[in-house]
Amino acid sequence: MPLHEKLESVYADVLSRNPGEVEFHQAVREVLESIGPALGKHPEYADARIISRLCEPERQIIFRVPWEDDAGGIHINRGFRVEFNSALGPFKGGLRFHPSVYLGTIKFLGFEQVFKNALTGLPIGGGKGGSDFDPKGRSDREIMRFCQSLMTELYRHIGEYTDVPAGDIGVGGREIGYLFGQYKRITNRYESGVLTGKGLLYGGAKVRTEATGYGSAFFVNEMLAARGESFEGRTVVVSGSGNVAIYAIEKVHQLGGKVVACSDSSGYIYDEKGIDVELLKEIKEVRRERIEAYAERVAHASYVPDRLVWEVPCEVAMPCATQNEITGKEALALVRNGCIAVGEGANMPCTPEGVQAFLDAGIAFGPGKAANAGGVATSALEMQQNASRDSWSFEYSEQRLEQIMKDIHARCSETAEEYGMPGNYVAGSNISAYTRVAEAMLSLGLI
Ligand SMILES: NC(=O)C1=CN([C@@H]2O[C@H](COP(=O)(O)OP(=O)(O)OC[C@H]3O[C@@H](n4cnc5c(N)ncnc54)[C@H](O)[C@@H]3O)[C@@H](O)[C@H]2O)C=CC1
Ligand SMILES: O=C(O)CCC(=O)C(=O)O
Repeated sequence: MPLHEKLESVYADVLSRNPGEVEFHQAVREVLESIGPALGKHPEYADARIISRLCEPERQIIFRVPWEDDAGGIHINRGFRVEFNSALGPFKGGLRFHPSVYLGTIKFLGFEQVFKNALTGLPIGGGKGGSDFDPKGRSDREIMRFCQSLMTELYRHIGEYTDVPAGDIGVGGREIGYLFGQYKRITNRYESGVLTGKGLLYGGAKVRTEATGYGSAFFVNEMLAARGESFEGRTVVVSGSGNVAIYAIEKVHQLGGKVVACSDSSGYIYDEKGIDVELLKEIKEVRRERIEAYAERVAHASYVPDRLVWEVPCEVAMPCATQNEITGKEALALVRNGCIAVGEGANMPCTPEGVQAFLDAGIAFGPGKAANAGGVATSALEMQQNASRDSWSFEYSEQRLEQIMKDIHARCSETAEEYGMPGNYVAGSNISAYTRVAEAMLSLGLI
């Protein structure tokens, strides 16, 4: 069977085995469209049916999470952990708490995580989990009870050598603390390496909080440098105002750029003088308010409700909120407005049409698997510190992160060159990550 027919048949199989999971289909399709050249060079991968095995998670766990609200009302949510691939190391990936979460969300994220983690060069496999729980408007106590209930089932499936969750949308330091506390209580083990993103007083690593955002900015900086450009004096727009967005903004400012707009799901703020990151942290991390509060406190800033931040002209765009937030329409508007680089801080924030519009326009496009890998890479550094009962300085940890992002950039661009697609980081990241996982899977036998 010709190669393209083999890949089409893998995709048809994924569609029929995973009905209705559209985000998962989208993530698989993107990889299948990239890896043809690698399969052409390595027929042994097709013979061993590596890609078909990669599309089937090693294990999928779905469970009930009952919890009680402050008024005594009983709620039942659904918990998930999809342990996708452990050829390179223990399953590793975050937990997402958001009402839109269903199995297809977790599978798309887990699938992407396998490739992202391979790109870091560190010994971590890929997995993802979460729940359809909506943390919005819930008290601290309610969040704690929910986390405890989730861990009361999840603890059986995770461990420092098995599966190591961390945060994602709706899961930050507070939630990881409650989850770790319950794990410790149930197992009677101070197993620091079972979760990452922990607080600094109980086994957390410096720079993990900042890592995804900082890493994305470092990656974009590398893409710009490869074209003889830099952040200096550039106008930047970031979507979201959560963990990834806040620290992407902070690092872009340190690298000489100016972020003039960021958003949440209700609208965006515009500040022509550049977003005040300390104020943003206060609003989002401490008070947990809506983004609108920024414009209420800064006289020269404005709040634009119910609109997408991509209408603001910029030279660099960094989507750091959620999946499929840049469609072909937004991508074309960005290109028309003079955008020269896009770095995906979020997972799969651009639709296939969005990605194609950027590639067609010849602008630098850094896919999430590469651009946002700094978070999970720093989680792997947290695991290293936990294993050796050590704690590194902020400066050393940040240097490690920067070097890892430079190495990922080099790996993607060298692979793209090698396969005759210079500057195409989509092809470079998919082929490079796929090859690494495929080689490990071949060595481990039929698993
Ligand atoms: N936290 C981490 O270390 C990593 C996160 N990511 C990805 O980065 C993205 C953001 O995650 P976090 O910052 O951790 O989550 P978070 O919960 O801290 O922040 C999410 C932000 O996105 C905004 N948002 C959600 N839906 C939106 C929409 N429809 N329109 C506009 N804004 C929207 C929220 O208002 C919030 O500001 C996600 O795609 C996540 O998978 C990727 C790698 C690592
Ligand atoms: O740090 C981790 O293990 C997870 C990060 C994550 O969920 C991601 O890279 O999307």
